[in-house]
Amino acid sequence: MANGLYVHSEIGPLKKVLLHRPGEELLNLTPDDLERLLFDDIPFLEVAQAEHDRFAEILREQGVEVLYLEKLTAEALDAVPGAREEFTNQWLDESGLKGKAARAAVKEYMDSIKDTKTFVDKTIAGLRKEEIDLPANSSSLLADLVGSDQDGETDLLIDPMPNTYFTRDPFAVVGKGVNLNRMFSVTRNRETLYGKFIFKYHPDYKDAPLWYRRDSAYHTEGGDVLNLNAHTLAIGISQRTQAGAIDQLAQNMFWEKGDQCEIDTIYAFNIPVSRAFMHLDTVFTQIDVDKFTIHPGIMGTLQVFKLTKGAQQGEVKIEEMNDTLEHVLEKALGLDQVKLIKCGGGDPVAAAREQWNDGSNTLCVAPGKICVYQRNSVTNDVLYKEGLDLLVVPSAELSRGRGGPRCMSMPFAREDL
Ligand SMILES: NC(=[NH2+])NCCC[C@H](N)C(=O)O
Repeated sequence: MANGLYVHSEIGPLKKVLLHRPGEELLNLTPDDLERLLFDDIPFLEVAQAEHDRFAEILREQGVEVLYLEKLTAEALDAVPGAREEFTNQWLDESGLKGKAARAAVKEYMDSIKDTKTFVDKTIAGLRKEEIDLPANSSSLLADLVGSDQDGETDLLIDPMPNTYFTRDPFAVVGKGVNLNRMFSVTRNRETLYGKFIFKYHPDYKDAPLWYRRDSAYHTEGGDVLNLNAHTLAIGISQRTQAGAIDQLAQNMFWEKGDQCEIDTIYAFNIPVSRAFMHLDTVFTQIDVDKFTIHPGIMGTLQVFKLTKGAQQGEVKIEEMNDTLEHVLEKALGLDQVKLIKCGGGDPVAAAREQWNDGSNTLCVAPGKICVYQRNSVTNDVLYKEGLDLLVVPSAELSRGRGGPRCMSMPFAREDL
């Protein structure tokens, strides 16, 4: 575990996990910006933080070491001279700020924050116009004179990153390396900067090989990546992950970085493009050696492609295997039978309601032991009767961002099974 990363499954006993405690970014969310920022409602921050603290505490009670994205980023930026300056410049490049004068004023403001963790929190929180003394109209640039109001009236100079507590998506640990993603939306793509700097400069993680890079041509997100075993991945072709990203990933994993990467087989699941199905992990998650929770909408024949390493240098073999989810998972895991447990039991109304609040998005801390959202009582009852050990996370406010316990966590280390 040279670089501290080690993930070969979805269910091996969880040892180390990365979270982000929701912060002031949620106080910069306004109704007008919700859709653009991929959020569905305005959470009550204090309660969201209390729920999140309970989530972290539940994990610690299970012996899991809890890491925080904001803390690791601050440590990475403090570890190497010039790293914070490099980060600030790139954050400004990607901030959507218009005009040189505004950029200089924001840079000065950000540089004046002494404590690096406070600085990192601020980069996530976003910036209101009232916080910065913008120079009076002395500039000779039209962009400075018009500012960002050309995109419509807004009180924000720089958007917040409200989805940062979904640490699952900007990057994904696979084996001993990382897919550093290029994300689907401009707004969330800014979240991948934190991973970039952690895996470049953090003393414990800087040697991690990257299986994917944030400057790649296609977008992909961690919610679409499931580690089935040490050499097999499942990836969704979804709203968030393009087929081209999976081609690129296969090239990198099988060939470019083949000497470091253990993955030799990728199953690509083509799932419908919709918000309820946004990532593969909103459709199914593994909860035990042979059990998965699923969205009932995914039953029936699915289009699935199996990618394996070919014989010639650079060759990737692709086999189309249209079959049911059950059969594909049995083949991929080498099991006679897997059990799919439907969100909402057999009740279509409960299924739709609880799926919306991530009823099939669970975080497995050991085989058969899973974190679930408290509010999904119908699904939780079914899981309980199936013999699962449930760790129940309060979820009135956290669920408003459309992500569950799996979305809110990025495992850094799991024990082998
Ligand atoms: N892995 C996941 N399912 N993540 C859910 C992310 C939700 C977030 N609001 C988004 O739209 O991006």
